[in-house]
Amino acid sequence: MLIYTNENNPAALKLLIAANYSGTNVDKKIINVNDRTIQEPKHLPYLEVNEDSVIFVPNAAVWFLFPHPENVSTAVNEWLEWESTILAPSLAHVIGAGSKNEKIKSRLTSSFKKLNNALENKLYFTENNLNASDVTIWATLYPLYKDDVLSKEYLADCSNLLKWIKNVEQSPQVKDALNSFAISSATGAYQALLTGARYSLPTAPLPENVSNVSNQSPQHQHEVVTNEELQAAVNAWSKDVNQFPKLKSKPKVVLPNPSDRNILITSALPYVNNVPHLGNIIGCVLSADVFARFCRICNYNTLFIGGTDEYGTATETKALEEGLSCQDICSKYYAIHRDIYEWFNISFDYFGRSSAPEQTELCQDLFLQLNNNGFMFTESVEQLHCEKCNRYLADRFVEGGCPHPGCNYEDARGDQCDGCGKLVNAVELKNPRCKICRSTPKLKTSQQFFIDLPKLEPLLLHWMKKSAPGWSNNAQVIGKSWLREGLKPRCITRDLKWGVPVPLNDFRDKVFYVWFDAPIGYMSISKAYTEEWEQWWRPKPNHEITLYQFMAKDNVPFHAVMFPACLLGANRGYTTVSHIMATEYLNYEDGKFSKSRGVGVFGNDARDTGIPSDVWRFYLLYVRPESQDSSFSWADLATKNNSELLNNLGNFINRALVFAKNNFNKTIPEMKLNKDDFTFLVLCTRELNSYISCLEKAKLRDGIRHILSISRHGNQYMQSNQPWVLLKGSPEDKIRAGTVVGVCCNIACLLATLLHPYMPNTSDILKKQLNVTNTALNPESIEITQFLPPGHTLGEPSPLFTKLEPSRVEELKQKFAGKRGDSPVKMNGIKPMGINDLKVLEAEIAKQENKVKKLKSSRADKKLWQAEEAILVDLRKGLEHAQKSCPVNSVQEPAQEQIKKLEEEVSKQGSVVRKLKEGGANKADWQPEVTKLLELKSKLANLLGTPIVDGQKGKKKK
Ligand SMILES: Nc1ncnc2c1ncn2[C@@H]1O[C@H](COP(=O)(O)OC(=O)[C@@H](N)CCS)[C@@H](O)[C@H]1O
Repeated sequence: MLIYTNENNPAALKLLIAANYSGTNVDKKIINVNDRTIQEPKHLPYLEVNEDSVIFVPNAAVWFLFPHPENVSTAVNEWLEWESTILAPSLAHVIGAGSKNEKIKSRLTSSFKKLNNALENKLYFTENNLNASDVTIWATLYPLYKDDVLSKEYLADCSNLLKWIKNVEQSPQVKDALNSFAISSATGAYQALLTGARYSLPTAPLPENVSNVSNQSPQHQHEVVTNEELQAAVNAWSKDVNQFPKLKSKPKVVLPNPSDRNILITSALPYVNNVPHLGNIIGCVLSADVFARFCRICNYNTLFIGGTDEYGTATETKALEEGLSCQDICSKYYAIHRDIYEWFNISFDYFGRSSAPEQTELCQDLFLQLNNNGFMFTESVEQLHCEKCNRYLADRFVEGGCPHPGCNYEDARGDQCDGCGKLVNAVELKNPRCKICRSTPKLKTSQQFFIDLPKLEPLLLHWMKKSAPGWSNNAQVIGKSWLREGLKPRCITRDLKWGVPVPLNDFRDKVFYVWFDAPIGYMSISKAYTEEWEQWWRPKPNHEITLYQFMAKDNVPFHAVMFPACLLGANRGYTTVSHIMATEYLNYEDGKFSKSRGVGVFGNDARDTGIPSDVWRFYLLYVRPESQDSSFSWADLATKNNSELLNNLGNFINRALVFAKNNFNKTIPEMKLNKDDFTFLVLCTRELNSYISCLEKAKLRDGIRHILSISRHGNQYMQSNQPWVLLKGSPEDKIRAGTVVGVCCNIACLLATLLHPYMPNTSDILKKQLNVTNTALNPESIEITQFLPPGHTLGEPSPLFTKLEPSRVEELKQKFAGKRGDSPVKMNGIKPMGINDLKVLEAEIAKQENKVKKLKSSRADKKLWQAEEAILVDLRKGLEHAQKSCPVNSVQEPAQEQIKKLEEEVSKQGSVVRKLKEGGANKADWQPEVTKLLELKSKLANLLGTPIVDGQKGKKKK
């Protein structure tokens, strides 16, 4: 990493200290600010993380560098924000620029008081240990503290603060930073801070037609804007809003247009072996949705396709576990996935299934084409076969002794040994056992098809050179590394029953491997959407299609190598991917999400918390693992909701609209903008520019930060202009108040548009409050115009966000911590159906019935309702089957009574244990009672079909 800075700048000092604390190796490069030939960057210091990633805001860089726990408190963020908006600018103006402005000077003295009070009886600002807020504030104060005269003038009465400064100065990390980066004098240091903020920007004389009545806020004074930017803001503002492009309405079926930018978007197809977790959601569907929504508001001709990946052993395992057929499992989970994505507002144009008939047709067709073109061959492969089950055993259906020398682990899995952690080849297991029936499988050989990837390598290499520059960084690295290592033939068929059958004699009892068939799902789902699907996938010469595919890193090899190799080998002019947009992994708190162990928050859990889907969307996108793995944290979710959504974004919008309602009768007043107003518009235009440039590259995590920067500027603008004070002043002051409020409402309208991809419900609610409907973006001409002209009537304002109480979040955290661990209701890895599963199925059936009814009565296309009716039939069959396999149906007593009885027994046994423990009984006495309690709980959980909740973890903290 590299820090770019001008000399003597205390903001660079904080980065160096933060890097020392995190043990990160950073170099620094000193920029000569007098060298006018250097155009970029516009601010110093900044941190270059790598070739693609630069952090321009110093406190954001400290945050990035400083090692902090996931659940770091809101207070840290608040201090960082306060330091950058109040403390540093005041010091820069008063000491660096010698400002005599009394307002700023008194702000500075009250800042020192605030700091001193905050340190009363405390070693550090927010926690017991030094953190990012201490580093940031310390580096900014250090030049002042080092200057004897200034220190006496400003800090003489601040004993707590002085003690803290001395204490922090002693730390080796700070000493080391001071040794490597000299701060010469206080005046010089704060001038350097100011220069860094203004670097490379010429001072701006006023444009001729802008009123010079400047009410400039101190915050905006140090944000220098150029003459050209101001003039452009003036021109944009005076444009007729009717010239601005309107949002095009969506056709019934979206097909490519020669005159449009045709964007095809796919989201990876999640397996139906479980409910999707938050990682799956941000990794594919949500990321793709934000991009699709962005494309649509830019009026790009957009088709967004998704669905479920239904074949493969993941489905077979789940079917065995739940005692359902594969088809029933798929229908059950398809409906669950579909409903969760609906709740998350994922705007698929079509959400299909990879087990649809179109899939069989296209998969077999592509295979035959590749076979005809000479890219397939057969070879015999050894596999384990269980005669009792009459099936070849996929890796996850076999276990046995670890074959690795020295490891005597007896329960190694077919793919990996949990004893020594090494990868295992199933056929080498000692004493292998079938996991389903426990009998000993036999080794058998069978012929399988292989795709000849080495033969396709030159084609692929040529294609990748053209295509890869548009991929996310990790996709490029993974794709290229596969090619560098040289491609090997890959087996694409399996001796399984659940899958697309191989369409050749002697092979008809085999199916295609799930990773050969899954990406073909994108085409077959498009085909289920429209007969004209080839217009997207085999486009006419004058129809240019740009394909964006969203997924996480584990999916990259199949989208960067396998699938394109198949499409190129078929040689039929198929659309290949231009942009593989792969995320890293989202983790859960301190570990990984696990579908099989139920660790983490799943789509249905998110829905059940009562937290709105937009807040989930916002947070997942805020922590989107864009360049490295990131973590979901309950505490951070609350922090970001309360600080960014409630205090920043919501506060700005609500203040503006309520003010307009109370003082201007819900009407946009006449506006007479001065330089300060246009400066504010320039700052917002810069953010708008960066927002569009981030979203065009699907850098969704950065994009959301530009929205928040706009409202942050808005809050500062409002605060420094204080329209509530102006309203009580002269007639000119009243016009000024109207101008400020009118400008703020216009920025709220811009925010409504920019929020649409991220928080569609919030965007709709806000549009209603603003009384606007049709808002679009124009990436060709990025400017802020008067969307709401004087006289426009607004709607009724109301708060957009609510506070998330830390106690509620702690409750939720405890609740989901209780989900960890294997469910004890699994028997030999097979989980019987429980009452809750039946309830889920029944609810799905009711929903599906409704859907079919609606489709039929709306006279929808026959194909559409028939597909939905087929799902309904599968779901009903699934329920019938499930009712038979559910343990409550195999006992005499009515289920509810049996459950009630068991619940009473659990409760009684719980008090026995509690009393023994509270009475100070020996462990030997209470231990057997605890065992009894656990057995009872296990029985109950078995009956309900839910995982058992550990007594301690499941309890609320008092
Ligand atoms: N922890 C994770 N963070 C981000 N993204 C993740 C994480 N775990 C998985 N994923 C991505 O989710 C989707 C769906 O994954 P799933 O395992 O259900 O399905 C598949 O990988 C295949 N069926 C895809 C066939 S196209 C996926 O993009 C993961 O990369």
